[in-house]
Order: sequence, then C-alpha cells, then structure tokens
Amino acid sequence: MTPPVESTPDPPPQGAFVAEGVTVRFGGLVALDDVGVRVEPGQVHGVIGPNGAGKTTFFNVCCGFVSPDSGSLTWEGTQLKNLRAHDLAGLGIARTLQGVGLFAGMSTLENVMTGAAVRSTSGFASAAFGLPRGRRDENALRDRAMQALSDLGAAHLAPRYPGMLPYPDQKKVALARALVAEPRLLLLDEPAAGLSEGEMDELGELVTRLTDRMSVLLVEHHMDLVMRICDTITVLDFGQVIARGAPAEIRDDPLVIAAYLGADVTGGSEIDTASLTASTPAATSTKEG
Ligand SMILES: Nc1ncnc2c1ncn2[C@@H]1O[C@H](COP(=O)(O)OP(=O)(O)OP(=O)(O)O)[C@@H](O)[C@H]1O
Repeated sequence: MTPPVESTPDPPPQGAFVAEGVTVRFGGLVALDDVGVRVEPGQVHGVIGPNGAGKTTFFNVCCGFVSPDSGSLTWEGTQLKNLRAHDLAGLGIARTLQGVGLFAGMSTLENVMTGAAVRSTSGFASAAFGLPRGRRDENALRDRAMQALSDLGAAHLAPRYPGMLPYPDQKKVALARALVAEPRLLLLDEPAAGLSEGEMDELGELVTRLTDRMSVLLVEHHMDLVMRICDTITVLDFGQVIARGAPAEIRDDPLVIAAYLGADVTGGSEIDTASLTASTPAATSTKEG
C-alpha cells in the first residue's frame, strides 16, 4: 500500500540582511556616509567603532527608527522600503535596545508574552483580556514565553515585576521578549552594557547558540565579546566604514588601531584597546571610505 503523502510546510526563507550605501545627515553633520554591511544567514556580524562613529545611528536605520537620506536595506531578497520599527516583527526581525524598555505594570512573563503576540492568531489584546477566542492563544503564548525565559536561565523571574529586577536580569527579560517571536534576524544594540564578565561570557555563549536558527547584527562596545563571537566585523569611524573582516583581521588592522587609540578611551568608553593589539598573524581586511 502506498503511504499517504504528507505535505511539509515551506521552510522559512533564508537570506542575508544587506545594507548598502546608507547615508544619514543630521543638519550639517554626516553621521553615516555610504555605509554597508552584509549579515549572512546564521552568522554574527559585529558593528564597532569609537564613540560617535555612527553605530547607534546605523542600528537605528536597521530598526526603522531613522530613515536614511540615501541607501537601501534588503532582507531575504526583498528591499525594505520606508522601514518602520513596527514592521520588524512581521518580517521575522527582532531587536533589543540599549534601554531595556520593559513595561513596568506587567510581570516579567507578561512582558515576554508581548514579544510573541505578533504570531498569535487572535492577538495579545484578546488573549490578555481573556476573550474566549483568545484563551487557547494565551496559553500557547504563556508556554512559549516561559520557554524563552527558561532558555535564558530566567524562568524564576516570571512572576516578578521589571522594577524589582537588577539591570542584568532586565536585559535577560528584554532578550527573551525578542527571542520569543522566533526571529530569523536579531538586532542587538550593546547587549553587554552593564553586565559582569561572567554574564558577558554567558551572553556570548547564548548568541553563538542562537546562530543555528537566526542571524545576528550586533552593535557593541566590549571588544573581547565582539572578537570572540562575531564571524565578521565592520568598523566605523566618523560615519565611514574603515575596515571589514574576520576578528583576527580587524584586530591587526592599522586603521582600526589608529581609530581606537585616537579615541578618548579614558572618558567612559568600555573599549579594551589591549584586545586590539593582541598579537595574531597579520591579515588584510577590506577597507572602504
Ligand atoms: N539625533 C541626532 N541629532 C544630531 N546629531 C546626532 C543625532 N544622533 C547622533 N548624532 C551625531 O551623529 C554622530 C554619530 O552618533 P552615534 O550615536 O550614531 O555614534 P555611536 O558610534 O553610537 O556613538 P557612542 O558609541 O558614543 O554611542 C555623532 O556625532 C552624534 O553626535
């Protein structure tokens, strides 16, 4: 007897996140000048640079918070025109921000559930207010949110309110909220800020594990973390790409070293210039701008 043919769901689209020629001006100041990155599927792409280099502005362009004066973003083969922050979830993109932005009046679990709402059939509002149609969704959302917290070792935080949590735990909750949407691209803005060495190691391991199901664009100050977990690094300085390559290439790039040594590393920057000058075989990186 011929076995019944089972239809398998289409695999999710795979593709790179590509920014090309991104230019942003604030009045007379050119914050980004013809900046491009290419985040390959399943890779971690770091964007680094001294203070004022344009990292946050670039991140904000990728999130749809800032509209570039020129340039384009392409995701999984489709150009993202007039991207707005609220479009991200529907595109399979999630982000965390420097300010964790949790809702004070909701428990940790409810905060994480808001990240999954976009995927529920009847919507979070329906589920949250106990409408009959939303009951099953609510349970499913709750389970997924608990799972996301568990994956980060944060299940015990579920009933607590964000205001009661230390900052590193708030960051975990914000990350769980991003991950519960099961994104294919995760945008992280300085995820290690305020974390201890141990917490940073944990974060690094987590981000590396995530790459079996998503790509990651990481804007980060902590050079050790960036060097350890990124496949490719783009270095900005004064709004321009000055280098791009694998961590070992970037570490030895004279332009990068000069950019960091020229920065005020005593003025609150968390950049460890020692990790830039650690001896590794010299290599050539891509230079632009
Ligand atoms: N909204 C704005 N209006 C005017 N200038 C801005 C604005 N946002 C950023 N800038 C300027 O654009 C340049 C790039 O800033 P941006 O915050 O993107 O750099 P950054 O690399 O993230 O710096 P940091 O590491 O200090 O956070 C800086 O000169 C900054 O002063």
